[in-house]
Amino acid sequence: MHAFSALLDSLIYTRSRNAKLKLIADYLLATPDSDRGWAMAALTGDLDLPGVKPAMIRALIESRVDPVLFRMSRDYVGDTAETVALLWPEPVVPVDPAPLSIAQVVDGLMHLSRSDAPAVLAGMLDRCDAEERFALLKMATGALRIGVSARLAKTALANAFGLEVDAVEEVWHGLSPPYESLFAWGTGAGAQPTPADVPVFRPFMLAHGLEDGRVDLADYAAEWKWDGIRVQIVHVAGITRLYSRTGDDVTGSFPEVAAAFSTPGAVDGELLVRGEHQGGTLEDGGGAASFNALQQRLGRKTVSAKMQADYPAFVRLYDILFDGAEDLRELSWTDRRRRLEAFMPRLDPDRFDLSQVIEAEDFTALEAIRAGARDAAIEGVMLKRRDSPYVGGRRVGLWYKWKRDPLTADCVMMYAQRGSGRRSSFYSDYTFGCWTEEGELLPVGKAYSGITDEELKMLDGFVRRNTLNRFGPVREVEKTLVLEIAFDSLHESKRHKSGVAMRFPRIARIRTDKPAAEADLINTLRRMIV
Ligand SMILES: Nc1ncnc2c1ncn2[C@@H]1O[C@H](COP(=O)(O)OP(=O)(O)OP(=O)(O)O)[C@@H](O)[C@H]1O
Repeated sequence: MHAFSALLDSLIYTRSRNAKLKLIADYLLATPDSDRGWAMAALTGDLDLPGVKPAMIRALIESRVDPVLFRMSRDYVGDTAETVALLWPEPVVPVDPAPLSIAQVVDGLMHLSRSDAPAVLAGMLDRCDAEERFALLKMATGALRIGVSARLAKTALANAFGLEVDAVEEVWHGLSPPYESLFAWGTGAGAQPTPADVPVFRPFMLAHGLEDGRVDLADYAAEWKWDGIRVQIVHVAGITRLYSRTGDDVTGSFPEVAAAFSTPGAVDGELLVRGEHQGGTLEDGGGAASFNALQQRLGRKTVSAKMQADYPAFVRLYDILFDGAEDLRELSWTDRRRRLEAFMPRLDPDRFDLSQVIEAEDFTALEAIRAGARDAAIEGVMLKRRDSPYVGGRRVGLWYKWKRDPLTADCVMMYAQRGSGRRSSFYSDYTFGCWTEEGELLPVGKAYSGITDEELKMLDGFVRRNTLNRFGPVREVEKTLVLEIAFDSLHESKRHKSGVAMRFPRIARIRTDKPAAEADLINTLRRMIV
């Protein structure tokens, strides 16, 4: 636990992405199995510890810490794990001096029962110093929340062993902690693990903005850019899984979609909600509601039958990665499209339709079609290189997105402050930032409007749970939440370190589906300066 707790401590005080990558990679190289596997599970949020309930933590606190002192300190510190770690008294009776391994801690946490939980946890805490106590309690109370995304931890692992991060990502979901076969592959002691019988996630192919102008439609196919959420649906060995943009398993949120997909293969598309009132102007079935309707379905672990009936989900497919066990990713877009069209009749038409290719004579004609699109679920146009294979990540020149309203940016929340009037009890004013090329986050603006009361409560909760520091009325938060900000125009600014200032910024969307590391670069914003 000692090395792991030192790692967490360093990560908390490290801003730069590269420095974080190095810290984690060095730790993984210096730590033996199975501790490094458990550490990876903790860092990626994949440490599933069913045994630890909040009531157990409460009983633990009551057993050794003065509850009044705890409450006062917690209000000040803002984090349960940190508060208990600080207030935990020295053991009265000498304890086993042998250091605890992470594997021992995980084993202890995995098998807690209601009655013995306080004693077992206290026994472990007595063998820890303050830093180790913090790490142990962070693991026990859920997510670490130390500003490290799952993607960053996997990238560090890939760097440590000279692997491709997408190759790590690909096998990751088929493996479970402590990932012995993954480390064996990394150290050369074993072959690359195969995800043959597991419906694993494959990294999504992503797009660049169409910055300067035009492409030749002889080389690029045009499709509508639907305003839904990206999903990958995989069916293997009788199991169907839905994965989100970040590779999270969201099958539980859309059970009707998973139930309707029982053909072996893996497809890529946009999840939408059927809408009878909005849209529906397109020949290809139209009828998708705006993003607001979809929002009702997001972030739920399970959904009621009423939810499914009121907001029926369906997926508009635009790519195919596997047909059965046949990997199609090396094929060109044109060939994959043909395979996708051949795959469609095997699917339930209530739940799946094919995203139409827009037929336009040339780019000027496409511009006119795009300008005329009225469907509530259309956000712009995608341009896809016809001869390109399906490659995970964002590669220049293969896919472009050409949004209708280009004046939005994905930013990361950095600071929050209480509002005024009706909002004075909520953290409702947010300062957000974008990345420099060196991986530093610099503030680019401040916004407090554009969200519903429900979203305000959610953001307020996020701020309270993820406070890193307090400066008077301002709270600095973990840099993990992406906010899509809309603004009227962008100007050069000498007052801001980022060099840019937004006019009338407002929150367009809370992007829980996007990792903070993928928020926009300041250089991207600079191109929008008027
Ligand atoms: N026909 C389509 N083909 C590909 N992607 C589409 C299509 N329709 C909608 N999309 C969405 O557009 C996104 C393409 O942009 P990008 O790859 O940059 O992802 P992103 O960062 O999530 O984008 P954005 O925030 O602009 O939606 C996809 O992730 C997908 O969710």
